[in-house]
Amino acid sequence: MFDSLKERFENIFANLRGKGKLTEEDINIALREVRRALLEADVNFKVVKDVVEAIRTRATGRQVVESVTPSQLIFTIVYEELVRIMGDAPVPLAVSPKPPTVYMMVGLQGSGKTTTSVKIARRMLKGHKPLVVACDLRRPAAVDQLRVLAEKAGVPFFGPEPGERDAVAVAKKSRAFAESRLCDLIILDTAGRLQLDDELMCELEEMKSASEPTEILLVVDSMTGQEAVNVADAFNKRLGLTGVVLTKLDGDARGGPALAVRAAAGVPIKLAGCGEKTEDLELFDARRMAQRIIGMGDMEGLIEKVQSATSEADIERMTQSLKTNRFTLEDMLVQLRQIQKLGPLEKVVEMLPIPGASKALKDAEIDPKRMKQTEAIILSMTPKERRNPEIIKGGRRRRIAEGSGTSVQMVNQLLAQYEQMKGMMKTFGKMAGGRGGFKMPRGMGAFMKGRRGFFG
Ligand SMILES: Nc1nc2c(ncn2[C@@H]2O[C@H](COP(=O)(O)OP(=O)(O)OP(=O)(O)O)[C@@H](O)[C@H]2O)c(=O)[nH]1
Repeated sequence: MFDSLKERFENIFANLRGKGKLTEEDINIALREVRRALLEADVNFKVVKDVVEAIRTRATGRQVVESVTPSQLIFTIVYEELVRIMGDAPVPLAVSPKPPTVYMMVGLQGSGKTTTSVKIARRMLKGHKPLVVACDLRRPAAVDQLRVLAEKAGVPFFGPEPGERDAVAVAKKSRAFAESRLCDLIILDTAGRLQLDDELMCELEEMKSASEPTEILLVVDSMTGQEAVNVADAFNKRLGLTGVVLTKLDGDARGGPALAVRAAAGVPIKLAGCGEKTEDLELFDARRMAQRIIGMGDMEGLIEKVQSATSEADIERMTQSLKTNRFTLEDMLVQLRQIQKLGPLEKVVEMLPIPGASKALKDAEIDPKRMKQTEAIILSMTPKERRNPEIIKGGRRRRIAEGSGTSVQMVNQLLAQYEQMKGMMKTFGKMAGGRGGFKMPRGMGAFMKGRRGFFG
């Protein structure tokens, strides 16, 4: 995500590095580059102008204090300005004091409304009983798509009767249905169009007055570029938006909508979609986004991700094994399962402030087949063997290979892998501070798709 923008900013700051004093000429050159980088990332030119002027005002005439280098000063100002245009603090979704809370999802066709409706419902399952409602009667498959996604996520669904053509009527009926099922949160998935369309806007206006939504959320595909600004502006004028959800931030988004949509519509970006699965939804946090854009890494994001993938029992177990300095094969299995839960390593490592990290791990993904074999091997050991791998010699290795449907060679490789993982904590520590960028930790390749490894 935002790779080219990140690279441009890295270059700008690298050029300033080493300068003892900031001249007007340095600022001009840096600002010209900032302007070019933002325009190339599809940020609306008005927004670019604003940001560049704000940076100029703040940077010019500033005494460079001894502890701050010119590059750090510009870096900080650019960061703060990016945060400012994307919105300072995260804004959570509003909940009506008088149930039901109603969220109306609007946006262009294919922006991700249906997927996001279920993502939000899933997120709100903690503390609420949500209902998703299919009000997209224009695309025949849309109702089924919502039903299937809702079923998978364990969220109640309400849709039109066969032959029903009136989306507003469906939205109205959903209220009684929600009441009968004790649902306190209704999410209306509305129809989209390829472009702005008056007929659709009229339908949405009618739905708004019939269902009195707590939030009207515009779903914007972050790959749409400049058009996102016009879309946000048009929807806001007709419907009065309360928030924006940016989707597909996991793709090759250039950053434009993230940086311009808030300024265009004047409403906060509340959520960020970062994958196709229904759990891939985050609270939008401008600080974290700005950190990613200018290549500072996203430590908070990483910590949150690790925490959500790690159960308390796992944490307790790892703490114990660290305390007693005993890393067993059981611990190794727990760790591998956690890494698998975190998703593609590229996504995880993208959040680390290590130059070249995400490139080094591009497309690296834990191979589920290899994970299964690893699990089978470890589960074919006796508890004593798992805790004392050094006792696993020839005869035991053959038995384990047979029991797990693998080969002695694979068991040997797994034990070698275990030895390497024992030293991994130390390796990770060194990686963050080391010179020459990021290298794949020794042994990790064994679990990656398409890489030569123990089971490859
Ligand atoms: N990678 C990625 N894909 C997403 C994300 N959100 C949605 N998608 C995908 O985008 C496509 C369109 O999403 P939908 O939810 O069907 O979009 P929609 O706005 O409901 O489309 P219409 O009903 O046609 O208006 C689907 O293939 C989704 O899986 C996201 O955050 N990341």
